[in-house]
Amino acid sequence: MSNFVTHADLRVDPALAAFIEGEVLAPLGHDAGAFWHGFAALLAEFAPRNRALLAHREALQQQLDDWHRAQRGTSVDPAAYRSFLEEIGYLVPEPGAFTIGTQNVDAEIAAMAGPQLVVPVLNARFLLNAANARWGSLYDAFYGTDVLDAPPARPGGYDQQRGAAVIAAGRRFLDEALPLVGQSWATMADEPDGKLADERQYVGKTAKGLLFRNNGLHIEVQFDRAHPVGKGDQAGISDIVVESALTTICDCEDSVAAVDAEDKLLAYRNWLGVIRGDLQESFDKGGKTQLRTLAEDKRYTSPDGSEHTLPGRSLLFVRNVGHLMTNPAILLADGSEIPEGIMDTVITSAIGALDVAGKGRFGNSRTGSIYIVKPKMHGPAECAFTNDLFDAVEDLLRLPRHTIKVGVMDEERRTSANLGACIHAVKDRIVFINTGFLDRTGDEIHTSMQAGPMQRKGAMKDAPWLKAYEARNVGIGLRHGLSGRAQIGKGMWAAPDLMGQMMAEKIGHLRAGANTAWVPSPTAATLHAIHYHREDVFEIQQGLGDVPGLEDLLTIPLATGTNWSDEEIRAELDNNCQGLLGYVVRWIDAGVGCSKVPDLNDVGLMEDRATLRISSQHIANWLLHGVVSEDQVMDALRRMAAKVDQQNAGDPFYLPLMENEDGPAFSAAKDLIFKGAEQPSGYTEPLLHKWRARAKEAI
Ligand SMILES: CC(=O)SCCNC(=O)CCNC(=O)[C@H](O)C(C)(C)COP(=O)(O)OP(=O)(O)OC[C@H]1O[C@@H](n2cnc3c(N)ncnc32)[C@H](O)[C@@H]1OP(=O)(O)O
Ligand SMILES: O=CC(=O)O
Ligand SMILES: [Mg+2]
Repeated sequence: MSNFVTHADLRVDPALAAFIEGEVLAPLGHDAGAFWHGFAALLAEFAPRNRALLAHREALQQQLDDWHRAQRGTSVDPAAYRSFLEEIGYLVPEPGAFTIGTQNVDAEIAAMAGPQLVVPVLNARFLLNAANARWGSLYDAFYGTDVLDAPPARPGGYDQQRGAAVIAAGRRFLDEALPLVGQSWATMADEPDGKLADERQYVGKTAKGLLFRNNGLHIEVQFDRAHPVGKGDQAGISDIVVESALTTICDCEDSVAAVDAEDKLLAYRNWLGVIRGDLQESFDKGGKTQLRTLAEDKRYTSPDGSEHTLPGRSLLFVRNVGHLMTNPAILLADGSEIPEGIMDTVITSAIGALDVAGKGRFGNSRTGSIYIVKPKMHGPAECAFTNDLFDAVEDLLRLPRHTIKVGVMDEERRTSANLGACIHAVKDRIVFINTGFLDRTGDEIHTSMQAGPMQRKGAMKDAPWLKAYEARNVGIGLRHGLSGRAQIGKGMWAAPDLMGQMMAEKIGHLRAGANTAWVPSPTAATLHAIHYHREDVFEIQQGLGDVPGLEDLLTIPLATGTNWSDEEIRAELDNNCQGLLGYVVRWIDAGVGCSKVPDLNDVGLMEDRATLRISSQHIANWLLHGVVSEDQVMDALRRMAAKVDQQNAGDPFYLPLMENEDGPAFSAAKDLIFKGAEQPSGYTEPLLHKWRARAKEAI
């Protein structure tokens, strides 16, 4: 404790304090003393409120647990269940008719439809790549993934055969998005000469080719007969570059491992780097050192000869953590840790204020807004707390009211069930609702943990609650006027290598009325952008029908029987343990918060804290209800540990799980399962943080 510095009555990690004062407050021209006093006063008001909200969560969960225990052996009566939820205040009355009033929202959010990329903020190399993912090469995305119905690229240099398939697919895309009159892009021998079916699609000339727009998204067709691809192309097309990640979420939450001041400082420093515009990272790739910086804007000359630019970078959000965790980077007067969500809001907003003040090299928001994603809120009172907190932070930073916008993750059951009231609580600053179905599935299991054994994980995809949740989110968003003002977003494609499948399925998000949906990588953003050329989401939104009621949403996904075969139970358990261990070992030992973990069929799946919440809660639920025994779980963990060790054999820094059963990683995995039923809302953070802190101490 002696190495903290004291400001007002807060004890602050010295490196964090120096960062805030020197790199954030000084360029803003803010007085450090006033800031710390204001911050301390804000905490005096909001930390107790935060704690009370968490206590309320626990009280409701206790009532739910008791109710379900009392009902055991009978099937849940929907009417009685709903009355009970109303009685305990889990369900609150929906507000009357209202429309959100958010102002000063950038077009990428309010008026455009396109992919949303998420990136772990701690990884500067990825973060820069993500910010630059506004534009992506369609040729690269086609060449390197499984989207084409053609043999994969042969290793060892450019594969002409694969290249031909890529070029053909590129032409098909152009014919679809930018049809020509009486001609195909495939038969064109040179640049098109004004024969677009809709000539308004032509935007102008860039340094490398021609710029078009379809459904609000740009497409640059590059021509270069000296380029290795262009020289073999009959029209000299060297690439098709598409506008891809309109927005990117720089994630301080599900995809990072940040447990102390050192980690948080890196997160804030990286966020500052992209806001200030000077973040850079050099790394070795393919034996060559590369320096990555933020991309410049794209210049073009319009047909009337005037010069213009388009943003070269994605519009950035920052995802703060939720209300649950505390962090030792700053201690309150009583020695307790600061609520991490409050710390994130204050510091990421202060950094965002540099953008509002025009201090960044490029600028993020052109409308003077700071975009914060707030995850894991349970119900309207927690949203109202966020709204009040954002007001207080605006006052602290002397920002105009509602400068700080909020994206609400609809990823907890109490938020889905009271979504209209949640939106109402933040109605003048809301810029998105998004179905974070992964956390939402974890919360579905935890909320009804005591009700009985849950169906298998795979079956959840077709569960009535999930379908109602997705449809209600869009319907309620539209009802309150989000279309044209804010995003209605859908969840993550968690299979980064299955791009062919993504192309077949993720168009469903647009057809359901979402004007954005999450992708795990820039390549996925480029491919998913194609969907927005195929469908006009704003038109789809006009034609959507009624909003489903609460009945299906509140249907608990209990197994209809537990007479699964031994093989089925083993497969379920193995699958959960494999994903859990593969993720946890990297979180705890290496501090990596988002990993591609091979499943039992060696398909790499994106695992993060939300997917971990599902697998740990699912095993905990089956344990609680005797579907599996502790011995079976331990057996599965040991067998899967051997597999995970094998999968990581090529990593020289990897500590094998099998030789370290008492080590922090294996211990965390066991705790997540065996203590899973008692974790707050089934969250994984408390145990992950505890064991990561131990692992860091041991380094
Ligand atoms: C439930 C939720 O909350 S979902 C939201 C949280 N999830 C995320 O944020 C997912 C983010 N995605 C990722 O972290 C990664 O894509 C992973 C972990 C899934 C896979 O990572 P890897 O195995 O390293 O990917 P892979 O080897 O296929 O590709 C790496 C390349 O893609 C780039 N890349 C991959 N994902 C991203 C990303 N999200 N943003 C920017 N670049 C990315 C990397 O920069 C790298 O390129 P480079 O060598 O030129 O720097
Ligand atoms: O944060 C996203 C989710 O699915 O959880
Ligand atoms: Mg989540």
